[in-house]
Amino acid sequence: MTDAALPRTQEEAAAELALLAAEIARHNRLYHTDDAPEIDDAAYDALVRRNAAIEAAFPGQVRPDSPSVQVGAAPAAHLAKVAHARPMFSLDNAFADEEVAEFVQRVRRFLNLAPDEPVALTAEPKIDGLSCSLRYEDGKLVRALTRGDGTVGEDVTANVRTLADIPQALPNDAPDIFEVRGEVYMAKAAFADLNTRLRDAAEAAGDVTKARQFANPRNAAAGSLRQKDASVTKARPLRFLAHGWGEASDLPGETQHAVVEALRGWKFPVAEHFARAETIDAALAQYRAIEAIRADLPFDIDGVVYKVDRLDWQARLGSVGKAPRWALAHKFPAERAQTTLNAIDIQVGRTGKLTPVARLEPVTVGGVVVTNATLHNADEIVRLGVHPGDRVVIQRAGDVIPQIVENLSRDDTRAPWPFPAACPECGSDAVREEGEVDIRCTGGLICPAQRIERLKHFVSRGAMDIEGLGGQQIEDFVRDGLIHAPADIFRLTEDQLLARKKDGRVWATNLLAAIEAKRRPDPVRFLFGLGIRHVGSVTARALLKVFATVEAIAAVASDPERRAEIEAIDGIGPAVAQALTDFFAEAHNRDAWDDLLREVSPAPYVATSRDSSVSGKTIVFTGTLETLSRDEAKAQAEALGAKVSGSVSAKTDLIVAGANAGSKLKKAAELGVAVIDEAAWREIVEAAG
Ligand SMILES: NC(=O)c1ccc[n+]([C@@H]2O[C@H](COP(=O)([O-])OP(=O)(O)OC[C@H]3O[C@@H](n4cnc5c(N)ncnc54)[C@H](O)[C@@H]3O)[C@@H](O)[C@H]2O)c1
Ligand SMILES: [Zn+2]
Repeated sequence: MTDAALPRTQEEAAAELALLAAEIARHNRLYHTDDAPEIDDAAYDALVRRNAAIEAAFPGQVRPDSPSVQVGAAPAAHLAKVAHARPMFSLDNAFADEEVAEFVQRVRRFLNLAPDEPVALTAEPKIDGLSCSLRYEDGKLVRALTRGDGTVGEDVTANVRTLADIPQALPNDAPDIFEVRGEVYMAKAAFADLNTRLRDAAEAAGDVTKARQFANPRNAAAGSLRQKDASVTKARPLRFLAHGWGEASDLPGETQHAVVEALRGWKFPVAEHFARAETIDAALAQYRAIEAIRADLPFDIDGVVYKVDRLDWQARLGSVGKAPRWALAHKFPAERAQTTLNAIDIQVGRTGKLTPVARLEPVTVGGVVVTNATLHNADEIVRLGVHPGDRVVIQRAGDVIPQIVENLSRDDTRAPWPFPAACPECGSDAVREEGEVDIRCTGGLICPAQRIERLKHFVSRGAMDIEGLGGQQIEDFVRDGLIHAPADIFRLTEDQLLARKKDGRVWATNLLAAIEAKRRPDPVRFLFGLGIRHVGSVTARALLKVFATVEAIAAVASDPERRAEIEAIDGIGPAVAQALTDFFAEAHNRDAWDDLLREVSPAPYVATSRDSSVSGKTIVFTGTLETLSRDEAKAQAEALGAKVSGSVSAKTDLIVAGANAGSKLKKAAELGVAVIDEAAWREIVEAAG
């Protein structure tokens, strides 16, 4: 993505920078605040480099909220916010040796040093954890803060007190005020154990879907430290390594090296591979030495940090944007290896998405044996031109699922690998919707891969809302063969229930009464509960407004000739029409539907209206929305009383921009129209209830 051509005009640059700012802010929030990243670090870094490249070419377009000047993400709401006495910075990145030489050149130029004046650096591992500032006053630990957005951190004092690595007090000769800064991290082995424990606990609780596992040790450390309840932190195996300091009334040395050694003397753990390097070559040698032992280190590292050793020079160099001028993170390249692609398997997700998985001849990449790699989707298979038997290059970056980055056996005269046309779990048609990359099973209600999720959705609060019938019970009933499809819920008998629970008479009576109460369900909830793709509650309501009953909708959707009637509805387009037609075209679904309608009779639709913060406004949706179809988004807007328009004009009040929004954002910037991202839109919709 970094290699893509730069924008040609100021407008294009402004538009792309606006999108990048929104996109990077979203990933920062997911990564730093929620500890649940959606993309790997290499993909994230590519976005950041793209942003930097455009800013370098169009300096006039740098935004005040540019990702190049912002550190981390806003503090989490559940922790107290405290301003840092000295800001906590990020680090500039380098990937190539030349960039390290350029860094030293910049330092020389800035300090106006003579060409023969040596610039000594320290070099040490860049630990993949989260930075934490520990404030000692009169020798006592008084406060611990996370980095937060660099200016305001989160108060984690109570949590930090549970870490055995962190001294509660400094020696008597320590300065009155001293902030030790370093990395809270989780060792690799401890991380693996924790994830196993979390999964087991979730399974024991019957809650497989919500099993909260961490993506990597860094997220695990951040999630474990940033707990509201410090006793949770205490149970997590967190460690600490000191690598710097913040406010200090006095310093125990004149070089980086000397102060860090003093920290070691104060009983703070300091990286073992912390060394001073007099020359660039010595620094690079240290980098290679650390890279060579990377896999053997007990914790994850993603590079080496160099710092100008002399503190008087550090003070003169200061910082620019979000990073000090006197430090540099030299990142390790992603780890790669060659192997053979043995097979391509298709996994069916809980939402029916078919995901191809590459089964590999086992190979060691960066100390880890890799047997599977993700292939993402059918397009990726075509793009790589892979077939079973091919030699491929795989890459592991930032400890995420390995990917295939190159096909060494590529031969474009071969036809692409045939992606299955049917779901491997249930045999229903697998279809790809227009404009979508994913291929999905249309078996919805009957697909075993989707069954539990579908049934849980069917009984959930927003859908049929059957009191006393929760996710756990659905799982138990499905596992024990009591229910397969929604209709079975209405055929549960008292005997069946009593056989499951000792002294369960009251429970059985109540549950059966709750089920009985839903024999004439609200039609919107009923239709939404079926979990037909693109048919959320807003779309369900829009359909019912026109067709009045669910039976009428089924009749229209079952007749290809009448498809235009669905597409013609305000706020509903081809995607919804397609999804409905696909659903009813699948014989299994038809059977499940007919069966269900023998048990329940949804009421006809009665119109209601809703008010919201966007009532009466004109909204334009642009770009690719991730969680919503364009049609559903439109329907949502209309349900909230807003008008949706396809083009930006002076009458536009609000733009909701997804990825790759392009020219409309340009226009919006010219007209000064407010732009929000998809997440913000969802919040508006949710707020309106
Ligand atoms: N995957 C995602 O969605 C996503 C989103 C945001 C950020 N990220 C990743 O997070 C990183 C960016 O976050 P960042 O701003 O914290 O930058 P960074 O992690 O690259 O570098 C700055 C941090 O390094 C840490 N550090 C570790 N060892 C150190 C040492 N010896 N000396 C000094 N500092 C040391 C400090 O905590 C410092 O704040 C990138 O690796 C990026 O890929 C990923
Ligand atoms: Zn299926």
